[in-house]
Amino acid sequence: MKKSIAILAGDGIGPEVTKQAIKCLDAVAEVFNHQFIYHEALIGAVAIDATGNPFPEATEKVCKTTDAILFGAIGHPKYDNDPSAKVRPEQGLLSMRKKLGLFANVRPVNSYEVLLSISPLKEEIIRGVDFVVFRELTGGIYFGEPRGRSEDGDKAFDTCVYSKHEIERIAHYAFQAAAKRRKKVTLVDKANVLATSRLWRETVTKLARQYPEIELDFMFVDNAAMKIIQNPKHFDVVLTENMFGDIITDEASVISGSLGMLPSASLGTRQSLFEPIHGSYPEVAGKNKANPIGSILSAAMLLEYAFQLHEESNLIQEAVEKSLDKGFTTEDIFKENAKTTEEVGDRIASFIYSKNKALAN
Ligand SMILES: NC(=O)C1=CN([C@@H]2O[C@H](COP(=O)(O)OP(=O)(O)OC[C@H]3O[C@@H](n4cnc5c(N)ncnc54)[C@H](O)[C@@H]3O)[C@@H](O)[C@H]2O)C=CC1
Ligand SMILES: CC(C)CC(=O)C(=O)O
Ligand SMILES: [Mg+2]
Repeated sequence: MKKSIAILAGDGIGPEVTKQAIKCLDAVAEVFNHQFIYHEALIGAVAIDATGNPFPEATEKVCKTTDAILFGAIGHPKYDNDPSAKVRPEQGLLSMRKKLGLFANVRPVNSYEVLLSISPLKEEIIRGVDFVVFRELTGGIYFGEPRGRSEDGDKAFDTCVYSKHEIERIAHYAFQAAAKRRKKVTLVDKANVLATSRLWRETVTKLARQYPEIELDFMFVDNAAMKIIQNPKHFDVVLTENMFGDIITDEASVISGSLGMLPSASLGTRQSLFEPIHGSYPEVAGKNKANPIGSILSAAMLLEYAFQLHEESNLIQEAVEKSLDKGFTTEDIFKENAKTTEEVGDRIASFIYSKNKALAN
């Protein structure tokens, strides 16, 4: 199979972790005789430096003319520490999601037997956790208008807006995913306070009639934030709006062992993009210390969702597990004898290549 992949490495640790994901894609290409052609493009702070625009037109074009997009991370302290900055790296990410119509962000959460002991949560609580969050990605308070400051600067405002259409299209994805899993959807909202959440409940309740085999339950987001820690096995498919999904998935990464572990797929009607859920983690940028597994597993999701290459995707996941089993991890997982970002990427890629040897024998 010959496919083109846009590489938007971005800022901070983005380039380091993305490089490891590409190593794994190259290994898959060799083992299965595929051809992946990479097209690099700028986004975030590096794009502002080069062009003044965090999501330049040239990058948009690359995204629209390739078969899938692999994204690293954006964000830089010089913007985080300057609230007055008018152009910000995060605008590049939001603008890309909106312009490419990437409305469904799929974030799987699971625990790894070998990592149970490093979680601050009790082993019996997290053993066997396996749920997936469907986070709406192009609506809600990150996009609503009006937003800004009053003229005297004393007030600031953001607006949360959702339409039935925006809710329905991601809800269908969530119910379809549940049908292939344990057949349960939990809608996480704040319907006791927010009008948008009440629209979510009403719309999802109606839509659920099309999926009679799926159990639907509702949970307020504050309760959900607690239950994810207290009883994560309650969840199968979580359906939620943009900001709630952003927050509860960073929280849920504690179940897997590190924020550096979680991948995601952002799906739309035409393009699809794959990215670790973490940010640019500037504290370790360029230090070869970041965990590349979230990015590597995002490459696995790319193969699965964008190219329907199931065996190839499974091989990456198996290679990640082998590496974890051997204790071959960055410092966020096992501090003692920690490996570098490059070493972990190399080891996972070598497990993928070893499939070739197994086939030859
Ligand atoms: N999708 C994106 O590109 C995102 C970008 N950001 C941006 O990233 C910058 C930093 O934001 P933070 O809130 O510090 O979030 P962050 O996700 O970059 O880091 C938060 C913490 O998570 C851990 N962590 C994250 N990635 C890791 C990795 N690969 N390996 C090991 N540990 C990891 C570290 O303990 C780190 O201090 C900001 O400019 C923010 O706007 C934040 C979230 C998402
Ligand atoms: C940086 C934000 C715009 C997004 C974010 O935190 C995320 O998508 O996980
Ligand atoms: Mg986030």
